[in-house]
Amino acid sequence: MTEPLVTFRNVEKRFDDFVAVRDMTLDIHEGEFLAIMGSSGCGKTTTLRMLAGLDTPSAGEIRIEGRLMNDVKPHERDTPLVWQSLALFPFLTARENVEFGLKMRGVAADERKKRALDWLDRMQIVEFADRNVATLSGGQKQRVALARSLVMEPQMLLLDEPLSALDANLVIRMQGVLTRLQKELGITFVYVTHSQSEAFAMADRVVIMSQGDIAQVGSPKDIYRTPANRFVAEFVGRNNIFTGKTGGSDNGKTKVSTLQGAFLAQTPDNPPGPEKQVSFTVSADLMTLTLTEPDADNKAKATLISEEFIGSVVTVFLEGQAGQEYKVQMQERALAELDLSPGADVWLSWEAENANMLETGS
Ligand SMILES: Nc1ncnc2c1ncn2[C@@H]1O[C@H](COP(=O)(O)OP(=O)(O)OP(=O)(O)O)[C@@H](O)[C@H]1O
Repeated sequence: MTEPLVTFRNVEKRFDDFVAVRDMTLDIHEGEFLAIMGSSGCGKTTTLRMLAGLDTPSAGEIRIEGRLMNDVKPHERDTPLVWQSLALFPFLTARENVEFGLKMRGVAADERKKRALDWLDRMQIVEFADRNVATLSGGQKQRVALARSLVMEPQMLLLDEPLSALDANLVIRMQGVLTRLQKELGITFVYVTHSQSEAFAMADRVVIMSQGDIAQVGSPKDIYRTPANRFVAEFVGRNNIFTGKTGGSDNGKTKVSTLQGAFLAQTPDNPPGPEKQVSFTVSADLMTLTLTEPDADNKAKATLISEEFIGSVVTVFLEGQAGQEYKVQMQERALAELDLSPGADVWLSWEAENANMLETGS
């Protein structure tokens, strides 16, 4: 593999006694769309600010193309790197804002205007080109800021919640526009968001942060299907989490005895060994709900509690015999065919291949 564009090595950021980012080691590859996701205050923006040179690491090393960047000021960096959330100039029009960086680079007026209008058009706000940005809505301003960053065609673009002020329909449209442009232009995107749907829809890899630590890095699919630890399993998606003691392992499967019964789970690369306390997850959409007892290795009886509709998909909440809550995600039409009411007794089953063991101790 080629050298990473960016390396974080054991990077820490402290504000007095408070550790905002702890022992971060991470590679970012050229042309990659990397999303950094996590709940409020977990250190996402601080990570981005250190990459931009707006904050200095308290320990560790950040390198861009091999060069140590810890103490290099933003304007002294020779790597074209654009920070999307720098404030717009309120006294200029949308077009003048987008043209600004090109003007600094000495691009001729006609060419500047053409490129600025083109980018405003791509961001679907060309009709506001001659409006003073102070008169634009939050979402329109965000798109001017994106156009102003992208017009420079930087090697790397740092984006901090760039779609947060847009309504749901526009978010989906802009996600499509941004991912297409990112791949077309080959710009490395480092994209901070607290939105799981945004990160998973757009990114090649997602970094999940928790209280200054990296909880997991992986493709959206890896993180969704095989969360590494309890934090990620609870934070991401609708997972059923089981806890119990390991028994024997056979044929890539390990027996786990839980309060709900004994089940088979996928043996992880680092097998925990027998008599160990472990947890495993099963995604809600990989659980099957039936009226009669299925012929399956992993099955449990449950009682239907409630249903939650999101479009054509429904999440069914159930209670197991040991009082545990289960979640099953299925098509609304398939559920309607079962004709269930709250209090109905049903069976749940799942494949051992879909029972993903978490890191021990998590
Ligand atoms: N300049 C600062 N001085 C003191 N504490 C700070 C400073 N900047 C950030 N912090 C603290 O560091 C932690 C991480 O902040 P950061 O802005 O990186 O979080 P975040 O994950 O981007 O959150 P959000 O999604 O709310 O923007 C927070 O607890 C924050 O209060």
